[in-house]
Amino acid sequence: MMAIDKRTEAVYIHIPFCTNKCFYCDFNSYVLKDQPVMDYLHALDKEMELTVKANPPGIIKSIFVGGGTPTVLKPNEMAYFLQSVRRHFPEWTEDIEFSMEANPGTTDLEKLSVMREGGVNRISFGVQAFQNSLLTGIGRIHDTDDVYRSLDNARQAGFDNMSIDLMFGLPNQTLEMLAESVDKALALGLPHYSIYSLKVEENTLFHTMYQRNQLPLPDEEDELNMYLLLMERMKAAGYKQYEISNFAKPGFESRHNMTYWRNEDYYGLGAGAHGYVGRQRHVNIKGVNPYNEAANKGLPRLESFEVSREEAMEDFLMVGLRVLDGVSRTRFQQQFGVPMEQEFARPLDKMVGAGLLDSTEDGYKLSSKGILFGNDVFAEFIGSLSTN
Ligand SMILES: C[S@@+](CC[C@H](N)C(=O)[O-])C[C@H]1O[C@@H](n2cnc3c(N)ncnc32)[C@H](O)[C@@H]1O
Ligand SMILES: C[S@@+](CC[C@H](N)C(=O)[O-])C[C@H]1O[C@@H](n2cnc3c(N)ncnc32)[C@H](O)[C@@H]1O
Ligand code: SF4
Repeated sequence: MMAIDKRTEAVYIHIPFCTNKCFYCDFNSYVLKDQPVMDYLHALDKEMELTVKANPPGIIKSIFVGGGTPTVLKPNEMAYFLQSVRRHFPEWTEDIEFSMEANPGTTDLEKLSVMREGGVNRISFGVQAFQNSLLTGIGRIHDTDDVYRSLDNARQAGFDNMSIDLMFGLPNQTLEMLAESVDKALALGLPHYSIYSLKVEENTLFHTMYQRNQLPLPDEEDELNMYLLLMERMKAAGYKQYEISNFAKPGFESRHNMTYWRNEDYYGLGAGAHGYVGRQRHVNIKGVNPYNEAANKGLPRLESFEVSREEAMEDFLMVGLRVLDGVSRTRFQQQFGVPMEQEFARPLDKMVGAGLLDSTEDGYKLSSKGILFGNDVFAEFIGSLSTN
């Protein structure tokens, strides 16, 4: 049966501020200038207080501070924020993964030291590419020198567990440029890399340019070749691709990400954050001022709903198959009390037949072809129970 009374051990906290808005980004983030940052940190403190009162935490094994750009906080703001996290979530496992996202243009040694002292032990830097011309073209505030400087500072401050984000399929990016970015990233010798394919999102400058035919994107074939190239180079360098966009040395798979993909509970705190606690999903109010006002009165929810058993089963496959080791038949049976094949006979047969899923000893995983067409596979499971 579903483990309803297990206490939540993972925390996501959203900091919705950035120095500038990148041209491709539709995340819930706002240009920092004139934002009520301290009010926001107080509101977060309040949300944490109300959250742990309603659902007391277990021993925390993962905290992820994302954004936006958490490292735009000033050292004194960062110190206040980290103390507040520690106060409301006081019990941590010895090997807690405490990640924070950082933009290479926003980190100096003082701030990084405050982060380290506050318990942060993993940094994920948004690097995107190693060509300054590309960085300018996507609206980044940093250049490649900033990347090297930030990583040096982070090492000096005592961080050894770091990750960087790269992107492919960018306007004017060639296969050679991507190869250069991957090689330069690998030369840094980090234990984890995320490499995302550009998605042109609505309400971004890129979307407007795309509609006007002004966005010189690589064509589909080039993009496929980029993905094949990066997967091969990461593998040759000894990294395991553990998810469509994520690569790690053994033992360095991001715990925060794995929590989502295994459909485990996590608190979601901050403007626009989503959370999943006790079969209840919620999304918070997105705007900074509305969030601040709401959090001073109660839990700042935009919406909150119970996940039905059917949805939980569909999520198990849809989200679980992102992990390249695949989904476990035994875990499905334990969680839902019925066999996976009985519930999902039609889509499973169809996807195995199409060569997009492989059978494993204890379930299914994306085939090498399925990795390239993941979204088609996941879509098969949406609403599939009602049509079975
Ligand atoms: C919150 S940002 C990381 C931290 C910091 N804000 C930064 O950008 O340096 C999360 C990451 O998501 C990726 N990302 C954001 N928008 C994307 C899009 N439209 N398509 C693909 N990847 C995207 C980028 O690689 C980015 O580094
Ligand atoms: C999954 S994280 C990137 C992880 C990073 N590549 C790493 O390995 O550490 C990317 C972004 O997803 C968004 N995100 C993650 N969890 C979220 C949540 N619970 N609520 C709202 N946004 C979330 C944040 O914008 C965050 O910056
Ligand atoms: S990619 Fe990062 S820095 Fe750029 S706008 Fe989005 S959250 Fe902010």
